[in-house]
Amino acid sequence: MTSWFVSNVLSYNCSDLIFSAYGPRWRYARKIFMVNLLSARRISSFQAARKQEILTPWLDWLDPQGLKKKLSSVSKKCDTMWQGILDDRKRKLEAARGDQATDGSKSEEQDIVDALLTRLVDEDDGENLTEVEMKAFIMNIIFAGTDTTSNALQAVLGELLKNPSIMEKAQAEMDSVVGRKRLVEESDLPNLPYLNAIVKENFRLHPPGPILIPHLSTEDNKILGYEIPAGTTLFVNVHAIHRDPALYERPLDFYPERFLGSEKDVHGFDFDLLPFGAGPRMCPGKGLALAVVFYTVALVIQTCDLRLPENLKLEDLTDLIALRRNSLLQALVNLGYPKTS
Ligand code: HEM
Repeated sequence: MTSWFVSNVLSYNCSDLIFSAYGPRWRYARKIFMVNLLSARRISSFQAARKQEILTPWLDWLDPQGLKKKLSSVSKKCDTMWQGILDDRKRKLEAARGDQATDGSKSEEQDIVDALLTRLVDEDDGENLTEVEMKAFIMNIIFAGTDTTSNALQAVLGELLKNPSIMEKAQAEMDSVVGRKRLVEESDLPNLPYLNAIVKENFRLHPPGPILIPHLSTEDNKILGYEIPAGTTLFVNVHAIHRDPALYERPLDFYPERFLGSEKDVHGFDFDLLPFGAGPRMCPGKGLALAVVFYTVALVIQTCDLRLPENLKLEDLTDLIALRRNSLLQALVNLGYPKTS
């Protein structure tokens, strides 16, 4: 990926995964993300928690708005926070190891930070992870994983508010598959095709990473007659692909039905639906993100009736993606669904 001032500050000089250049160290970091931190088994082990919580280089030296200064100061505050998390977990991990040694008790299920620390301490595959890299990874997970997921949720809730008939259809599906006597479980999700179609349609119309993350070409290439020299920064305009009328009928409509009975999915094999990118730099948090988005939307559909407050009109809900301090989505929520008796 491309290295700029902002990326250097936010990634401990590219010691992370997002901004590190393709090469052996990136491969090592990627393996840790995929195998140790975000494997299907580990994502599944967070189920209980989910349920409970529901710039131009030659102008680089200029800083007319004082943004670099602010960024450096924020970065120092973040570093103190990440260091605090690591130190706290190290202490807890050592205490748990002590207990295990004395009474043979097994430690509890690990979260991602525990997994990072265990990896540093337990595994010996000839490579190790420095504390700076661990902090960079924690920062990646928080920065890459929170805004994206919350934007996806904000957008889908907005669409459900704007389209009451879609909400009703989704609630009818929920009623017939899960019923009203228990809460929906993650294991129900494969049996809810309309919910799946809603989530896919939301990722199509509102991809949280509309131009992915900037890529750097590693060799000379020619695409559609254009020469792309090695070292070019490339953006993939997924937002435009997803709204291309040559690929999707009525591309600006929120129309989940288009995905019913379709094999098309968000896993990086269908190049007209790429909310998580594709190829070796594809989002390693896809599994976790999908689990959180699906389950949250499922719970909302099952337990809430949504409507707009009096002071908001449907037209106010056009811009759902941009995160602006004063444009938070407001909705009136009528809890009490499902009726459990
Ligand atoms: C709805 C939620 C999410 C969306 C839409 C999303 C989307 C993306 C996209 C589009 C990319 C760039 C892919 C490319 O340029 O080819 C990416 C990269 C990345 N994402 Fe996500 N992401 C989400 C959630 C998460 C979560 C939950 C995590 C971590 C827990 C995460 C961690 C990362 C990391 C570390 C990278 C950089 C990978 C690399 O450069 O090798 N993302 N994500």
